[in-house]
Amino acid sequence: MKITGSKLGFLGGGAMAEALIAGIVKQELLPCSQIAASDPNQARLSCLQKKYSVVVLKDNRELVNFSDIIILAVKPFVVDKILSEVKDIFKPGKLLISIAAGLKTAYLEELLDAPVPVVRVMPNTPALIGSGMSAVAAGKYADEIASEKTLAIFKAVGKAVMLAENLLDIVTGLSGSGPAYMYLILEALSDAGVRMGLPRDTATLLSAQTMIGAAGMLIETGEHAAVLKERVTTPGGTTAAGLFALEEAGVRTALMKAVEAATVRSRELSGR
Ligand SMILES: NC(=O)C1=CN([C@@H]2O[C@H](COP(=O)(O)OP(=O)(O)OC[C@H]3O[C@@H](n4cnc5c(N)ncnc54)[C@H](O)[C@@H]3O)[C@@H](O)[C@H]2O)C=CC1
Ligand SMILES: O=C(O)[C@@H]1CCC=N1
Repeated sequence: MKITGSKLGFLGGGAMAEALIAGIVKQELLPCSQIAASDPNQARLSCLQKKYSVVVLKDNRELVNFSDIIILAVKPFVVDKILSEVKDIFKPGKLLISIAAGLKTAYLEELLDAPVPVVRVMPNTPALIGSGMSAVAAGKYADEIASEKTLAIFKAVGKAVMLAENLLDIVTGLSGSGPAYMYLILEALSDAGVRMGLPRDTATLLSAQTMIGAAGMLIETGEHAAVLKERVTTPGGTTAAGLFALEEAGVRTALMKAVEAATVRSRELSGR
């Protein structure tokens, strides 16, 4: 699905909006003149204008008027206020894509006056370098074209899958929040290398490239992680010793608890 003629607007120009704008501009999905962002924070607007040459607007109503496709990229707790500000100019011809964690399409549809197509997406920040992971769920007024347009945007900045909406809180807990878990692990691995005597920059490079390589192997070979792990592990060797230390520390359980806690938090946000 091509969205070449569409104007794309971001309500909120923070971290996630910037990751998407950077990815979209880099992939040349749309020209900069067809991308806009609104934010009360002038510093954010100046930054986006300077870095990506997109249209910047102080006023959310101007943003909605400008755009055919609007990405709601503010924190969940300001969504009510913003939609009440713009709902009278939100016509069914426009498409609303929400990336707000935990907010259901039914909840957003209720906040709008008209039967506007709403699609909910959970992206993640690596969209900035074209390596994002997004899951997409359509609301009751969103037809296949709305879903296809949304997929076109998020596939331009990484991988994107359609899912049932009741799974999106789990996606939030896994891939939405996931980059932060990976950074924590990478920071710890880098510290570990330094502790053992490696220079910091070398330790960080080794850690990050190892994570990229391992993840790439998993996707490209299609093998189960356990099979790939087995190929690294020599009986009585170094890896088995390292894996034992990880198991003893409960790393598996810790990661499962992290995803569970974040999923539960996303569900709490949708219970508003
Ligand atoms: N950061 C992440 O990794 C991800 C974030 N999300 C979702 O994206 C949304 C935005 O998150 P972030 O970009 O991290 O937050 P952020 O705090 O970096 O950005 C939010 C932006 O909204 C602006 N804003 C506040 N009030 C506004 C208003 N009345 N009108 C227009 N803009 C307003 C703020 O000035 C700020 O620049 C959240 O709902 C979050 O759940 C989803 C996936 C990943
Ligand atoms: O922490 C959050 O609530 C957002 C949603 C997923 C990533 N960041």
